[in-house]
Amino acid sequence: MLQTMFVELDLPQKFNIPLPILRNFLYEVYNNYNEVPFHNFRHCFCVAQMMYAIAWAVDLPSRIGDLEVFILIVSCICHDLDHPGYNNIYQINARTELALRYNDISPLENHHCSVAFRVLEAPECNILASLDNATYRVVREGIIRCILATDMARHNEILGQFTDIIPEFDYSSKAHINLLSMILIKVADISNEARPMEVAEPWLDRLLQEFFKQSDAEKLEGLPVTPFMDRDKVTKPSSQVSFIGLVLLPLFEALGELLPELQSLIVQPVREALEYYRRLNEAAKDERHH
Ligand SMILES: COc1ccc(NC(=O)[C@H](C)Nc2nc3c(cnn3-c3ccccc3C)c(=O)[nH]2)cc1
Ligand SMILES: [Zn+2]
Repeated sequence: MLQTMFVELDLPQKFNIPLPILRNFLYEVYNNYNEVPFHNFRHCFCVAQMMYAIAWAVDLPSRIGDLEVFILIVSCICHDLDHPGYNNIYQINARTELALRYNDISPLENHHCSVAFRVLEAPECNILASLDNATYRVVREGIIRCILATDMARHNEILGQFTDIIPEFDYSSKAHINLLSMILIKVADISNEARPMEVAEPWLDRLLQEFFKQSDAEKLEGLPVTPFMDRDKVTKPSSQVSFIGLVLLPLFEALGELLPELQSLIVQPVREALEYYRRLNEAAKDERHH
């Protein structure tokens, strides 16, 4: 299916990628995701599929060019490679090998990106082999920029810069296009709640499974416990109401302001998800008072 996305977007032709190389690359990527509850291969597939849907809905190639769309699709597929199921806060507090190697600077995202280019080093997986040097440099810089942008610690920084430029967005400005690409991969990365509830709910359960495994480890190792991961504190409706209300909706509305075609595709569903969790939250509160 991932291959179909590439073929549908006509990327193998445009960047003359032989299909066997594309298949080897996708298989090698699949092999480098771990069997963790949330950050597994299926998550990267969902993120790539959402990016693909957005690309079609807004005719992204005609707005930002084929190369930038290629960078986005490859970045989505690789963006959580070899994720251990324990986030940056844990890596830094537990002083893990990754935190040491990357000096606490987005350790996971740096690792995901490094693993991606290690996979691409293998000639039988190198889908960038046919690019000339100048184009390769643009693609490498783009993939690094997009994968590093998925660190949620940078959420406000990136969203703030983007909302500042929306009023006079300039599609001929590389800086503006770069920022739009970072917002697009961020949107695709945390977009589960834009999907039908019967699809979104299981993803939230798997995410909380992963978070609870981390907070259990933090308690065992005497590390600070991340508040929104503590099974004794967090309930699904309350954490989703604040996540969707404070993080997801502002991000989606900003993108929807620049690309109105996305209003009905992903912004409206997120508003409905927020209403759904608000009602659940109210119901839960009523229960407690009786
Ligand atoms: C600013 O950094 C943050 C902010 C919020 C959160 N997560 C949450 O508040 C809770 C657990 N909810 C949540 N978190 C989600 C969702 C989708 N992706 N996602 C997620 C997964 C891994 C890392 C970060 C996030 C936001 C979702 O639907 N809900 C995690 C990191
Ligand atoms: Zn992700």
